[in-house]
Amino acid sequence: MELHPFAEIRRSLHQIPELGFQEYKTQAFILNYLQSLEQEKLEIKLWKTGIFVKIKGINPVKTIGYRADMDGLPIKEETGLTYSSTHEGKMHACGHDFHMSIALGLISHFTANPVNDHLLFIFQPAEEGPGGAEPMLKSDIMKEWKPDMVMALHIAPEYPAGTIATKEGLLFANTSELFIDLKGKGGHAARPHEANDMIIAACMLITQLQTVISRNVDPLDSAVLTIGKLTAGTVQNIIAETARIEGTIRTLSGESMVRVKERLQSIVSGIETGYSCEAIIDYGAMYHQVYNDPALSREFIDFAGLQEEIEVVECGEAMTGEDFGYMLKEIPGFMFWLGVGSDYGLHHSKLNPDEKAIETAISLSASYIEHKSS
Ligand SMILES: CC(=O)N[C@@H](CCC[C@H](N)C(=O)O)C(=O)O
Repeated sequence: MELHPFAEIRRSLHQIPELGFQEYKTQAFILNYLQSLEQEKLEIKLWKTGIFVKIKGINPVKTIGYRADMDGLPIKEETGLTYSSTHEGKMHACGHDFHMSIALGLISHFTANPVNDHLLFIFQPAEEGPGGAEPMLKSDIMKEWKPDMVMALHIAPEYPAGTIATKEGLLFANTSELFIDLKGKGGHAARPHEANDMIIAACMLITQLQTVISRNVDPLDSAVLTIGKLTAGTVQNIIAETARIEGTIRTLSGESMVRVKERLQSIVSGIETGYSCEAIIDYGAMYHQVYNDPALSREFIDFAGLQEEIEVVECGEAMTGEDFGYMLKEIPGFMFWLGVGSDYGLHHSKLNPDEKAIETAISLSASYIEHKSS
């Protein structure tokens, strides 16, 4: 069977994953593709490693925005696919290759079939961190081209291709990165009484942090605290002088985020006293919750429900984060999950999304945009 042209584009993008604000090859690839299209209605502006693409409407009364994120993750791909990542240790393991190829499919469709309204496609870097949406939103280009509504999708391995899922209101959590540096006193492995071992302090701290969600957050107000990385020490017979803990906090409410951080601060202070060490907490990037405009998301759910061969699920909230939340804070719009049925989930080295979903997403989004712009 012949490969869908935007699945082919997805495979090319899949081979060149780049981390946040390093999406140079990705940006060049997209620009190169855009140059192959009819230019008459297109206006293109670069922002760092991102791209704004405006398609001028025939009889515009508003601008409809569509956002696709661009960055990959620091994961060594293990899918064994012929079109696996060529960038060692990096992978499109969160579907941003899908998101970009779907956006290109829409741009290709609308350059050939322009609608009344202006369309603004936003290729946004650094979604995984440190966050491109907020600074892009504040850019002069966005001020000039600010859309009246904005939409985006995210692949969902847990639903089969042909399914979309979303809800009115809160969809994704508030997030905050978490970095804690511990400094104690190193020493000889045989003389622990002269040292302050930061491996022990880090292990105690991580264990105590597990009580924050279970004991300090209202169980009806979901929250997550995940430690994804721990680094400490140099060699097996030296007591570790430093340790670094890296994680992320997710909460559905803003109040719980404040509460989690307060408890975390007290626990870290206790570790400093108990293990005679210094601790520095850095909250890195924080993302605003993804809150779907109730009226627009309802309209989209009802619209999608009328499309043949699309299964619509009205889902619950997820503890994922998305800096698209910043765009939705200022511009009415919504995000939806796109089913891609993979046995392995997001952020897994064997994630293998079903490319059939690319066609589903292009056709659904194109029909919806045509409907909104008629
Ligand atoms: C959709 C998705 O997976 N997004 C990421 C966003 C990460 C934000 C930040 N780096 C953090 O870890 O808090 C996610 O992990 O949910």
